[in-house]
Amino acid sequence: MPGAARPRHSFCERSFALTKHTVAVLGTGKMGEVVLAGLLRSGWPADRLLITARRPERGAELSGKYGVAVVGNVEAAARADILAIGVKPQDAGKLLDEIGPALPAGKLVVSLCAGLPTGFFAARLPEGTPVIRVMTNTPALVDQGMTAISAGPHATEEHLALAEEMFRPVGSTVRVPESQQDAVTALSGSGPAYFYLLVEAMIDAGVLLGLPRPVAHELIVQTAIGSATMLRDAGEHPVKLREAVTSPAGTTAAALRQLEIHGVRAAMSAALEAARDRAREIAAQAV
Ligand SMILES: NC(=O)C1=CN([C@@H]2O[C@H](COP(=O)(O)OP(=O)(O)OC[C@H]3O[C@@H](n4cnc5c(N)ncnc54)[C@H](O)[C@@H]3O)[C@@H](O)[C@H]2O)C=CC1
Ligand SMILES: O=C(O)[C@@H]1CCC=N1
Repeated sequence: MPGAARPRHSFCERSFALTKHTVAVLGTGKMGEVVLAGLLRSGWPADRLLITARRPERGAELSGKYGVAVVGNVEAAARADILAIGVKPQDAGKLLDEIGPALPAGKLVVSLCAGLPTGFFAARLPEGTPVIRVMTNTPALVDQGMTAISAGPHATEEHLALAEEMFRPVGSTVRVPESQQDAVTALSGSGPAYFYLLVEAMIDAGVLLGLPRPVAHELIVQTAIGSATMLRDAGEHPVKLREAVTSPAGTTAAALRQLEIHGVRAAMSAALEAARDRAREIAAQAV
């Protein structure tokens, strides 16, 4: 994923508690890179960042792009103060087996993994290791992310504040009880994909109506941006915003009727339940 290392704040502008700490991103695929690029954009010094990568060519690519050091997992765990776990949930157990036994005291572990409870990490790490679970999303790449943060075992207010400091520069943050994280994953973690699917379907429908694809694309993308900005800034409930578009016996009412007939609400509810259930299943299957 792209994400240029463009400082957004000067170093002294931010009240860094954190930059005295070194962060290691263990597993730098899509989300690991999003986190790495976000920290750099927010002014995090590159010499306080480490990354690990399973594939050497991926490590070389990111090192060249961002100027950060690539190290092994055990070295990252030894040198960094904060370990951001960016591997797939299915790969987390193996990673923890590798770093767990030698993990020095005092490290903060921040898991990005969907589904995995903090207890999964605590059980594989030395007693007393603080663990935080976050669920962020890909719009963090453009500083419009949504990150939900939960304290796990041994995580204090200070640890939560550190996690907030990591993710606030790339969007909004909210604290939630860990029991809500699977629902959060279904809503905002996976949420961007639902919007992209909707946009794709609307563009295809525009083409069916005879519009050139680039025109349909521009119409829908700008309509999505405008609607999202209204949702955030207009101070109105979505129902009110929808009513304002819907003229009596007009075009919008005709379209909304079809969306209801085709079960859009029921589909959304079933989809989010499936995502929540899949998060639980991932946790149950993790070894
Ligand atoms: N993609 C998304 O939108 C979101 C993903 N997440 C979570 O973020 C995590 C990463 O997801 P993605 O970035 O999408 O997956 P990804 O597959 O793009 O990245 C995972 C990376 O971890 C590396 N890796 C695996 N085992 C490793 C090891 N032992 N040492 C070093 N590197 C290792 C892989 O080579 C890969 O580059 C997952 O746990 C996922 O649940 C959370 C929120 C959103
Ligand atoms: O699809 C997934 O499992 C990950 C977690 C949330 C978004 N992507």
